[in-house]
Amino acid sequence: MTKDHRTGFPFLEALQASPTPVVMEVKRRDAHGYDMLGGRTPAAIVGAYESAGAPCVSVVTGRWFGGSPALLRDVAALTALPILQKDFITRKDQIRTARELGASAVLLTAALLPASSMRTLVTECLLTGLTPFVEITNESELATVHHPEECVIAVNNKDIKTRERGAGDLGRSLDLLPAVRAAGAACPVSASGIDSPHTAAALLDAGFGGLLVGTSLLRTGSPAAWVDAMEGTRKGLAVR
Ligand SMILES: O=C(O)c1ccccc1NCC(=O)[C@H](O)[C@H](O)COP(=O)(O)O
Repeated sequence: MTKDHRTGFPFLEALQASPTPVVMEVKRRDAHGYDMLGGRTPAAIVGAYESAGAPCVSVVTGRWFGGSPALLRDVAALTALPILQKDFITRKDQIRTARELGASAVLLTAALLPASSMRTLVTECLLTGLTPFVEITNESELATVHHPEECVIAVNNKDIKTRERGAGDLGRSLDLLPAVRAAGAACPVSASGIDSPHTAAALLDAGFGGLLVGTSLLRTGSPAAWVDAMEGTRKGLAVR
């Protein structure tokens, strides 16, 4: 598979086409500063994600989580999977840099962006060929999303304003899903705090088109077994 940024939006297309639509994350540290790699190289982690059938990879470049632009560049050199850059994107030049480093999507955090900036950044992403991956935590933030039908809209189960240190509130995802769908989002995603294959299965069964999982996959011995367990429990579950 070769990377082609000239046509389409590979991140969104890969997520929508996948039978196991889990964006699998590479993150050096958790919100408390604890190491997440456990001596593994990014190559080992990305290889395990590819073996598990990941449609896309997320790379946290934000400094709070031990990330850097170099980590994105390194991961992009390791895989042809479309990559989401997770960082605090507030300016147009960061979107161009993301693409140069190998990203196919960038995080736009609605809680941190005024509506005018959201509009500017979504437009810039779409002109640059990157998928805007917009994280929201409530309906007011959802209302700021420009061109929702061309964005991945993700409900963040944690709160960036508390540095994502609390436990995830999966009820938030379930509560906001109807509004995200009504907004016409191309692929509603539930992000953060998804702590088991069982929970992942329940969120997909509830109607999410994708999930973003970091900590649980980085802590498991086998992402492939994690995905198998999710698939094995896809039917008849409820999160609450
Ligand atoms: O949420 C943000 O605004 C953010 C900005 C920059 C870097 C990271 C950011 N959030 C943290 C994450 O993206 C989580 O690592 C990701 O959602 C996975 O969560 P988890 O499965 O709970 O590790």
